[in-house]
Amino acid sequence: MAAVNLGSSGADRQGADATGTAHRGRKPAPAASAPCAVGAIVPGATPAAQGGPEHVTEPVAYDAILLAGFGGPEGQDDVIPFLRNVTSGRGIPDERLEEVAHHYRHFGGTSPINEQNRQLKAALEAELASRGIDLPVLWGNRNWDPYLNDALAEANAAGHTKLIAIATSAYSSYSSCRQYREDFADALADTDLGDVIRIDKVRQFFDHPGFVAPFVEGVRDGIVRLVAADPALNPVTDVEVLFATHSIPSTDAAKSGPAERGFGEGGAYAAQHRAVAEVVMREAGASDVPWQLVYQSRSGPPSMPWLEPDINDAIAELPAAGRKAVVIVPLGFVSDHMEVLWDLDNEALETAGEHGLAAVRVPTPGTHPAYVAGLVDLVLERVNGTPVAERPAKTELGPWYDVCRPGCCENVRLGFRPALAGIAP
Ligand SMILES: CC1=C(CCC(=O)O)c2cc3nc(cc4[nH]c(cc5[nH]c(cc1n2)c(C)c5CCC(=O)O)c(CCC(=O)O)c4C)C(CCC(=O)O)=C3C
Ligand SMILES: [Fe+2]
Repeated sequence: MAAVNLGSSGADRQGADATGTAHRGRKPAPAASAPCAVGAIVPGATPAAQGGPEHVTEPVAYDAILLAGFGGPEGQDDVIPFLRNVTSGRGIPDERLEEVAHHYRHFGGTSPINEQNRQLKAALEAELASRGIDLPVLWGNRNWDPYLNDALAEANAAGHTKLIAIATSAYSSYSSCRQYREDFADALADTDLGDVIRIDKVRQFFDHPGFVAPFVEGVRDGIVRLVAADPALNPVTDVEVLFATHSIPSTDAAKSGPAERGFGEGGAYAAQHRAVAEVVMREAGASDVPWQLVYQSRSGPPSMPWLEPDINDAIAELPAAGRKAVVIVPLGFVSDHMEVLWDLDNEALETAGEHGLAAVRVPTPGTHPAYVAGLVDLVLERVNGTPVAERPAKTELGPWYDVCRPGCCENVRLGFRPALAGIAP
């Protein structure tokens, strides 16, 4: 998280897992020099993925939804083992992990993220039931209990063989897309279910109306709240909307979408955020209010370029531009988890105060009814094989791919791991 340098040297990465962690559900990444299985058939992948359509428009009789979360600790004793899982393969010593642990320790060692996913699971189940759709929701995390392995064991015990995954992550990048797909492949290998269970994944949903709607409400409401508190504020000259997302290494950003589409600075990752932010401002009736895309939660060595500007630096510059108030929009996040609570509600709001700015933080989608309904719609478009032209997308960039493109969201730092729901490799 913010300002914590967790970078490891290349030498660290060559060894498997220097922390010696006995983690479940994940395997250390192989060294970057591992042979790349170009064109290989990946067990458990959609048969169609091997040939390569961008969208799957044949109906598929999925028998369960796999809700794939990040996972988080739920007590002080979980914190370091959780952080070892997250940083597995990067050889980071426990003393350095303790720096990040500080954020979790502050909240009693518990991240709210698991409870938020329990609530999302319940909300999805209620939405499915209200539409008469008989699809169980299995929940598994990448980094904490219940792990993806547990969810697959549960699927197998119930006789489910065709899973459609929803990852709790809306945009394209290694951390928000491919890492989930690699962990699906790992979990099938770990559980020996690669020949039995197939896992497909819904498209990245950054521009799906269900994901966008809560932010539109939030921005509209945020400006109203600021003006209510200070009626002299003129939103067009005095307020700035900061759309905040997770910073990622610039090398990851450059690889976040198909290279041939030329997304410009920050790759598909930044382009998706910029496009959604524009839609949000327009739909909130705030197109004439100034806004910018900013980044948070950077880690890694200072020598490694990550996407900028940092939200705190951006806030510090606002008074000189004549701004008196700021609306902070966690556009890159689906729930109010630790990165939102600590890096925005704790740090960014404090920075705003230090610079004499009034500030509000907009909610994340969480279990907003539009978001929950949107996720069910994303599953149904795969169940029904909905034609691409009928799939909702609020930006020109989407509807994003059902089947990730070759090399999409590749990680050039941590080495190759096989991934599902994409064209190999
Ligand atoms: C793009 C992105 C998302 C959004 C998409 C998505 O939601 O998936 C996200 C979400 C999250 N990240 C989270 C936590 C952490 N992320 C870390 C590290 C990193 N994240 C990265 C990127 C992202 N992360 C990157 C590039 C790294 C460096 C590692 C590397 O080099 O690849 C570390 C290690 C310490 C550190 O490095 O700061 C922790 C503890 C939590 C859980 C919060 C909770 O517990 O409530 C959540 C939801
Ligand atoms: Fe992260």
